[in-house]
Amino acid sequence: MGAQRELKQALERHWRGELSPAELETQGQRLRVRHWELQRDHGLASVAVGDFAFYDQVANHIQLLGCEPARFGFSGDEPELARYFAMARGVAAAHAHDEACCCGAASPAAGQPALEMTKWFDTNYHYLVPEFDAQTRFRLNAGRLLAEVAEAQALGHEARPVLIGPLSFLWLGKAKAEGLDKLDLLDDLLPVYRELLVQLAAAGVQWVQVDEPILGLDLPGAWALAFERSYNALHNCGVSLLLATYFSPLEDHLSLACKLPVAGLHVDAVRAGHELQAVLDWLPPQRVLSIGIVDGRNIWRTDLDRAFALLRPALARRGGELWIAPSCSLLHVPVSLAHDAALDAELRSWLAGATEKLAELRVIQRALNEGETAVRAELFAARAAVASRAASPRVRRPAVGERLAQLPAHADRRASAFAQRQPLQRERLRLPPFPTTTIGSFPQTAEIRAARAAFKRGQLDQPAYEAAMQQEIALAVARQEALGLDVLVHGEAERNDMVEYFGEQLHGFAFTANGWVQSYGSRCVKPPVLFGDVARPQAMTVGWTTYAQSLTKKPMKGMLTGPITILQWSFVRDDQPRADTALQIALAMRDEAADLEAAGIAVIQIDEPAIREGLPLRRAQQPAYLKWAARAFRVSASGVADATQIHTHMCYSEFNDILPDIAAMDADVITIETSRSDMALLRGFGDFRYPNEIGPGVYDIHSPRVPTTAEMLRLLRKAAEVIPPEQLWVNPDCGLKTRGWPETEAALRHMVAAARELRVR
Ligand SMILES: CN1c2c(nc(N)[nH]c2=O)NC[C@@H]1CNc1ccc(C(=O)N[C@@H](CCC(=O)N[C@@H](CCC(=O)N[C@@H](CCC(=O)O)C(=O)O)C(=O)O)C(=O)O)cc1
Ligand SMILES: N[C@@H](CCS)C(=O)O
Ligand SMILES: [Zn+2]
Repeated sequence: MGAQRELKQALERHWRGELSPAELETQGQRLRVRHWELQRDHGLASVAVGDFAFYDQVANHIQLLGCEPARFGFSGDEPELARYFAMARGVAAAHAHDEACCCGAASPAAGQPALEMTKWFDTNYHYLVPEFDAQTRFRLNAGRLLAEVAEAQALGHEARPVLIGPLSFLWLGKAKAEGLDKLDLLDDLLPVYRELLVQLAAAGVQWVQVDEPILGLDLPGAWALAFERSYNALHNCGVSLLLATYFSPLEDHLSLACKLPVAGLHVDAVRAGHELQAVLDWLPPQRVLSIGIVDGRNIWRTDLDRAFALLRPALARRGGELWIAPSCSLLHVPVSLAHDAALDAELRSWLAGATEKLAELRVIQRALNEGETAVRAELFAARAAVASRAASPRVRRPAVGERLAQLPAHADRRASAFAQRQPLQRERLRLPPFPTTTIGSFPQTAEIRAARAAFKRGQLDQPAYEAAMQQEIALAVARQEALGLDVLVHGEAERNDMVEYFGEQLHGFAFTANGWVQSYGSRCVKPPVLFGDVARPQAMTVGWTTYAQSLTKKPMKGMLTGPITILQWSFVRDDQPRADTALQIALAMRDEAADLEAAGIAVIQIDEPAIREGLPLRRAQQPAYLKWAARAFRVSASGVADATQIHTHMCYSEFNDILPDIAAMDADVITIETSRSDMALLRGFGDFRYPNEIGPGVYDIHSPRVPTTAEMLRLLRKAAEVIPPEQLWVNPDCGLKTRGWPETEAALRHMVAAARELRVR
């Protein structure tokens, strides 16, 4: 994105028609040049090329491999960038082709929704999902990649193109045709990769990095078997292949990964350091071993002594030949934290953004090659920082530990079972059948963000800022009243983000001024830094929620973010188990829920959209995670009386494989993203006989398109086939913060009409 989110600004200006395609390309080139310089200046032997994307690297591969889905109807004459954004963002049905329009006049893609987005492994980054059907054919379209290689070479860099490997690419895509086995496409795909490698060799490239992160998953046998065949086919193309794995241990794929006919293997020694010995045993001596020693997923400064303890024996085993690298792409950490204005000097000294991680690699390299005296000052600073963090009184709050130690065994249980709670809640809330609600956020308008930016800059004082936010809340309440929704929300205007907002108010968290990380496309998040024991100094949401409740007689839903989502979307301390940290957050949120209840709030939603994302990639580790994650949620939700209704909300994931664990969370109501799968997800809930109430999302909030009442009614009736109607709620898929008010109001009007129609029927 760039240190100042330059790419975000450029993209959004381009989409508004304020920046031409050529100007956007220039901005992209500026960023690549800067990031390559950064790599060279920190002594990296080669620079990564092809990891720059205007939206997403998987989407780049869709064009590179010539498999744009036929449904977009591209003729091929449209500019490549216009096709790219059409796939990434979808194309409105009634598209106004003004002068700034860059989608190609009579676009055949009109009315096409964007490619689906889904989470990249266990990260908070979303990639665009390739679509495959029986007609899918691949064709090399390497112009952009080759141009970037030439660009890097012209600047004197050793260019190392980074590709997503053929098997991971197929695995990450979606079969759109019934019965299609994606693996059947491999034979058509491999020659395209081969041709690409030959062209890269001709361009003077020596090393190509081929990422196969799926080697860290439990793969069906046929997929594992396909690796040997694939890499035999990619062998001898004139380049050396570095097969890169990350995020997860190789386990049963370890010997396979070590014997594939490639020139080198990269392993993630942060997530799978325990496997290094086995890799050293298995990897033939003529292969290069690249050890991912610096954590690409977190922002803690590397404990260099721990790194040396791993690297020195490995170096000896490899006869002095070793590559060192970050564990994975640095996409998941901020560009730099070294000068972040919101962090104090002590905290900054504990952290490493992407730039600082490159510097760490350099120090490790020199210490190993030249001896520790060559980098004495750097090692002294690094050791002092690690020691200061370990000993810091800021990290520990004895009262938090004591409270956890004394937590009663029943703290994760509501007083009564759902069957007893439900009538009490019905009596209290008196809602109609098929109650309507929304997920929490309403449009974060430019005015809201500008007011907050002015407040943060000190140009707007606290009373004026609070008055501005109250005005937004009042507007949201009035609009919901007018629409006739049953359970209202305050709209989250005062929140910069559903996680950062809580991180800013809890002890144990620090927040950054500029620690942005890409979430998808141009959208970014600023994950808070969870460095110490978590405690809640005071109520965080009660003032805003009670203000909103004072404006209406309808129930106002309190809105909290759950412990697992806060954990998952923060940079989390690595000096204690994540389960313990989750429980600390859960206690803080439990207190907040109790305060909301004491203030008269009858419905409280505790969002857990990231619960599935936190699932370990290896099946063997999943049950333990699900157990502590569900317990942490229940601890946050179980401090309230039976008559208080607890909602939770989940989105961005497939949930069918964790349904029993979702049920074990025991929320009274779950609202869940389902519209994009045409309610297919609900079948699992029905088959499983999910015991509590459910609000399946009836429209996709990712698009400005306003669905009709009939469309939503159809989805609801489909839902009612599998879920008992008396258990059903009516709501959108997720929050509405990225939408504008006009489409939000129109869609909700149709949604309320659909619920009313259903009641009549
Ligand atoms: C539900 N989602 C979330 C995920 N992770 C989170 N941590 N939070 C989430 O909500 N993961 C899964 C999904 C991902 N979805 C989204 C959706 C939308 C965004 C998004 O819109 N991000 C914003 C940044 C949000 C934010 O922090 N806003 C701040 C700062 C705003 C800002 O940039 N201000 C400008 C000045 C503006 C002005 O002067 O007018 C500045 O500082 O320069 C705020 O509101 O105060 C984005 O813009 O990318 C993310 C994930
Ligand atoms: N309450 C949040 C949930 C997003 S997953 C929102 O509505 O934005
Ligand atoms: Zn959501």
